[in-house]
Amino acid sequence: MSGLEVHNIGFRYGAKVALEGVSFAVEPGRFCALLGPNGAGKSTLFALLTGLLSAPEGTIHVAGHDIRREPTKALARMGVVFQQPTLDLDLTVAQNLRYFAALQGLSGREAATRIEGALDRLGMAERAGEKARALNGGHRRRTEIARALLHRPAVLLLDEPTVGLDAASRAAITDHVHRLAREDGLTVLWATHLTDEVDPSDDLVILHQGRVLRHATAGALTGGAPLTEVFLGLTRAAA
Ligand SMILES: Nc1ncnc2c1ncn2[C@@H]1O[C@H](COP(=O)(O)OP(=O)(O)OP(=O)(O)O)[C@@H](O)[C@H]1O
Repeated sequence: MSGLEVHNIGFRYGAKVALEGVSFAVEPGRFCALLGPNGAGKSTLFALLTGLLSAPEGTIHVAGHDIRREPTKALARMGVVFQQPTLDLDLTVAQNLRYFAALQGLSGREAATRIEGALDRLGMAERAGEKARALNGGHRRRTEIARALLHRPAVLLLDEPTVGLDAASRAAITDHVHRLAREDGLTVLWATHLTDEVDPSDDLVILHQGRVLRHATAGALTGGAPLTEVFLGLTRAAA
């Protein structure tokens, strides 16, 4: 499959089981919310998906590439937005992207075209010349998402990308990323503990105490009930 496939992943920190038998897949063009309370194992799963940790059990495929057997190919098809901001605040938006493009071996006209395209996609084209320091938190995050798209990944991973943002910025960013999945065919995995970031048509993986508690489209799981209530009910029942 050309999206993201996680099969039977397990991970322990010493005796502490962080993930056990975790399996799910996200198809191209789908937005999948990875929802879990603190300690559920989201950060550990992200570390495994991005190759920061290696799983002793199970397999991960990114755009058809096994992350253990073909790490370079797998990571080349992946864009990542980490929880902690990583922009150089003294550079402009465009300079931050140009630097990243150069790291990917892109320069000149090709880099400029991709930077323009990515900023445009995130509604940031008009801010290309502004220093990152002058941007609000939401626009900084959008810049990071644009940067993560420069090498044209098939799979985009975002680890709680809206932490610390106000409601309007959160809504704008979730909208933009939903559109990237829908219109550009990107495979999106969006880790969060905020249920209002999930649309009924999204795929939803609920992670709890290192296990997948539910995997379905959000609307099918809730049957129209508020997701917050369903989520709290499920995680309490399994506690
Ligand atoms: N270095 C470590 N050593 C021991 N246990 C750890 C370590 N890192 C995480 N854990 C434990 O593994 C489990 C999963 O942690 P993880 O950080 O992946 O969860 P999370 O869902 O990302 O939580 P949060 O949202 O708080 O980051 C938790 O019980 C946590 O206490």
